[in-house]
Amino acid sequence: MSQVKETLPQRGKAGSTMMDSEAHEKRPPMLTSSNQDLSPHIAGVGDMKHYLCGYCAAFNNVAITYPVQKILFRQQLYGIKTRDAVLQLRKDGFRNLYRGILPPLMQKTTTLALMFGLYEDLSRLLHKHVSSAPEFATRSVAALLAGTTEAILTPFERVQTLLQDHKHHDKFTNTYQAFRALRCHGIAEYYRGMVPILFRNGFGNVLFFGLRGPIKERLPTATTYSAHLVNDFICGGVLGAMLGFLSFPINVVKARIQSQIGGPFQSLPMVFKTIWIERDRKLINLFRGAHLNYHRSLISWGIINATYEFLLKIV
Ligand SMILES: NC(=O)c1ccc[n+]([C@@H]2O[C@H](COP(=O)([O-])OP(=O)(O)OC[C@H]3O[C@@H](n4cnc5c(N)ncnc54)[C@H](O)[C@@H]3O)[C@@H](O)[C@H]2O)c1
Repeated sequence: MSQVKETLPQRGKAGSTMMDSEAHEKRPPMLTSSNQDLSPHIAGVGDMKHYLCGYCAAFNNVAITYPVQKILFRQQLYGIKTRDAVLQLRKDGFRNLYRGILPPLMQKTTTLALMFGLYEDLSRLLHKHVSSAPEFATRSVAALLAGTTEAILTPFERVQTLLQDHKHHDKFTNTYQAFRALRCHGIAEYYRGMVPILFRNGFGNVLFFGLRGPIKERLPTATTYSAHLVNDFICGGVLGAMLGFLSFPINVVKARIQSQIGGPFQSLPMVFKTIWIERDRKLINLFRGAHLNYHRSLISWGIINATYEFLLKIV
């Protein structure tokens, strides 16, 4: 069977800009008032394809990696070993394995659509209206604002935490009941744990979009779709693993804050101090599950980045 060689039009090295998605090169340049062609990646605010590609990339990721995420959640919350977390889930039974997947499917698809789409739109708007500022600065602010906007969907992550915690298995059996159970505590209860999420999202976005381009430039030049897919998986996976590890303590605190229903709202430093003392002031106890999170984030963000970049090329 003849091997049809799928080759992309020859492209230069990926651009040195922070967001070096090859799809930008396809965009027509936009003339500004000074009639200077702006680089192709800042044309057309409101291009919905970045939102759509981010949405599909997230759906693909959650559907594949949810069971792994649940194991590491139990480790974060109870400070137990992977083996014990797996035994806990086996005891819960297979029908409970995907319990709690609806909130992350609804949340991650929306947050990643916002993350990629808003990053694109805000970068263009900021570059257009603050043209004197260096592109690095406008893109970092765009990444930060996109991450902050994602935090609007904290209630979904909050409810997912409650559904994943076997301590609440007897209180509600599905997402709808979990949302209803919080209603009597007021709207603020749905946003319990928002502060660590704001820090995590902003920090993660700035580094992810800031380092994607430089990392991809150091990989072998891709000339086929499959080579681009591999490079994009490696690029996203390396960043996902690194950022997942760095933000792990924030998620440990977030899980503890969000596993509580009602009662006083404790500050991030106060909850961290409580956990630190409980875990004998040992980093190894604080990072219980970090190795699994490292691998899950590597796979998750490899899938997300490769799916996103691939879809951008065909949409
Ligand atoms: N971690 C990174 O590599 C990275 C990269 C770019 C941006 N960010 C920013 O951080 C935010 C969180 O990123 P993240 O989701 O990788 O962080 P994360 O791995 O810390 O997960 C955050 C929460 O999302 C849910 N979740 C994540 N993956 C899941 C899965 N496969 N199945 C079910 N639930 C899942 C869980 O509730 C988890 O506690 C992003 O929305 C973005 O704003 C992070």
